[in-house]
Amino acid sequence: GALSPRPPLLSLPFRRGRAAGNLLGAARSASAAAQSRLGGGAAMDVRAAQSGEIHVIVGPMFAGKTTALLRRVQAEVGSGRTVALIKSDKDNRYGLDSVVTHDGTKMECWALSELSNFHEKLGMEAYDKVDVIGIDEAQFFDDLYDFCCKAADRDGKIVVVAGLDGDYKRKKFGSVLDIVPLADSVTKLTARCELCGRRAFFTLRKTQETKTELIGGADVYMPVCRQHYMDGQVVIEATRVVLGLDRSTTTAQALK
Ligand SMILES: Nc1ncnc2c1ncn2[C@@H]1O[C@H](COP(=O)(O)OP(=O)(O)O)[C@@H](O)[C@H]1O
Ligand SMILES: Cc1cn([C@H]2C[C@H](O)[C@@H](COP(=O)(O)O)O2)c(=O)[nH]c1=O
Ligand SMILES: [Zn+2]
Repeated sequence: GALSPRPPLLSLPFRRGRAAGNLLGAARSASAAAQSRLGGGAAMDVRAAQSGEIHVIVGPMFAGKTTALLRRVQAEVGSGRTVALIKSDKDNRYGLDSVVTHDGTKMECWALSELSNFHEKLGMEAYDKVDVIGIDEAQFFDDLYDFCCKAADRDGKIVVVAGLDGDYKRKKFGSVLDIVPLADSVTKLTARCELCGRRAFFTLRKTQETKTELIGGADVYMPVCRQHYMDGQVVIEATRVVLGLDRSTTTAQALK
């Protein structure tokens, strides 16, 4: 969206006890001093040192994480804010220049191997103008924690992060859970269990591969409830032991 000048630093909304009052008073005079150094007119152009925000959206595959991310980012554009969308360049399922939901909704993005490349790719002048940063497939970014800290704490950005909380073994995936202590909000979405239609909290891998990172969609993964996650593990293990299949055979193929 168009670059919108940030509103001037608002007066602090309330005073709490005497000690807090002194703190708030000190903050106000420091801010006034900073603005006065810039001169009257220019002071209105000072980008308010507003604190940023971090919002985290997690859940299994097909839970609607990317859908929720795109909705939030589009809403920010509608409010006149400037947004930038980033995804991992590891996810090449639907091409590298867009974030795409499982329903086919898409939005242009930057595909990066690391988040730290973003400033360089975008250029510092353009980065300064960005108000909102959306990150999809966050489980693939090893530098997620440091990037979110800097973007929200120091640069005042609103950062919206979508990613898997758990991998196919239900272990924490990448650094997604590490940013929970940094977050203003954390939302766990659910999908529908492919086997019974109940709420799905987990992602079952249908194939025998055991590496954590394996790009794929409904061909490799399905969202399941707790009962069918457990049942699925039994079937996959039995398949592996009884038929001694190699890692790429799907359970379905084995059961033919
Ligand atoms: N078993 C399922 N449960 C829920 N949604 C599903 C399922 N299978 C396919 N979908 C579709 O996937 C969409 C969510 O896609 P997306 O937002 O990309 O999810 P995520 O980013 O969490 O993987 C849903 O709106 C729905 O149309
Ligand atoms: C469970 C699990 C998933 N992945 C991969 C598979 C997909 O490419 C993405 C997740 O996509 P979505 O937007 O959440 O649908 O991650 C993986 O590499 N390892 C896993 O254990
Ligand atoms: Zn189920």
